[in-house]
Amino acid sequence: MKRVMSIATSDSGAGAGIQADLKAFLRCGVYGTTAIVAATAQNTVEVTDIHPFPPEVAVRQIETVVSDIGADAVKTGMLFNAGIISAVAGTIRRLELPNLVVDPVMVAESGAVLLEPEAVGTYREELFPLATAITPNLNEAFALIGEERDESRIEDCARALYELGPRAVIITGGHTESGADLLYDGERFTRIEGPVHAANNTHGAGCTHSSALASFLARGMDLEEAARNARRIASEAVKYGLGEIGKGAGPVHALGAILEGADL
Ligand SMILES: Nc1ncnc2c1ncn2[C@@H]1O[C@H](COP(=O)(O)OP(=O)(O)OP(=O)(O)O)[C@@H](O)[C@H]1O
Ligand SMILES: Cc1ncc(CO)c(N)n1
Repeated sequence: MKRVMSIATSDSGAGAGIQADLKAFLRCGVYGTTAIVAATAQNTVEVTDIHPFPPEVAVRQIETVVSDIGADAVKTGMLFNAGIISAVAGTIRRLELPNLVVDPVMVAESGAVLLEPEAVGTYREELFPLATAITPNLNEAFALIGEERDESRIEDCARALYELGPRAVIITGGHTESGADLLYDGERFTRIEGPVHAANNTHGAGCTHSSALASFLARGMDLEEAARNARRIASEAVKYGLGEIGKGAGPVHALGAILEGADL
């Protein structure tokens, strides 16, 4: 079984973050491990607290897991501040971890700020150059290049992000008109189309997508095939989203399709 590590933050409501990543790993047939860099007090409505751990806490978890279990791919999610991003980037580089997917989480579905604004430069300078793919949503993509969101300029935005050094950019489509993800590998643009479901219960869609992408890279797919399957898994998780859980945007349900019809 392939091994995929999530370096990210706990969502106490378990719709997004580390908890969503583990569910996605299970759905994608890989063994998931975790390095928890911060804890949020969060539900489907709001984030009431964020407690970042000292950067060494992330480093020790990564080292300890990799020295025994290893990793065929890594995804990063919410890293919150410059010190954590820098320590994580240094450790990934030192341990030469393969197939890095960077999901530059900045804002929660509920509107809470999940990245200190001054940490954007650390993402751009230290983590993006190591990435096989970065997976911002449309808002994050423009924020990362310091521009106003303008969907008609999405290709220029992807090009500008590519110039920062990742091997590919995938701007996810949950907040676009078409619902398509856009993949740019430095040579061509590929629109990753698929079904668009009623968008009520999407808490954790981005986390599910980036975890699935890392899983499929670990399983040996090329980037385009992995991106197509990651969109399929995320969209399926939105389709089965759990509106009855919490009063806000319901958590996605990555295992919904395969549990349908299960007798216990
Ligand atoms: N309503 C939907 N129907 C189908 N697929 C969707 C829908 N919303 C999002 N997705 C898919 O889920 C993935 C994540 O997309 P999105 O752009 O919503 O990320 P995000 O904003 O980072 O997510 P999050 O809600 O976790 O912050 C993408 O592959 C996207 O195409
Ligand atoms: C911990 C965490 N990571 C990511 C997101 C983005 O959805 C969130 N809301 N919370």
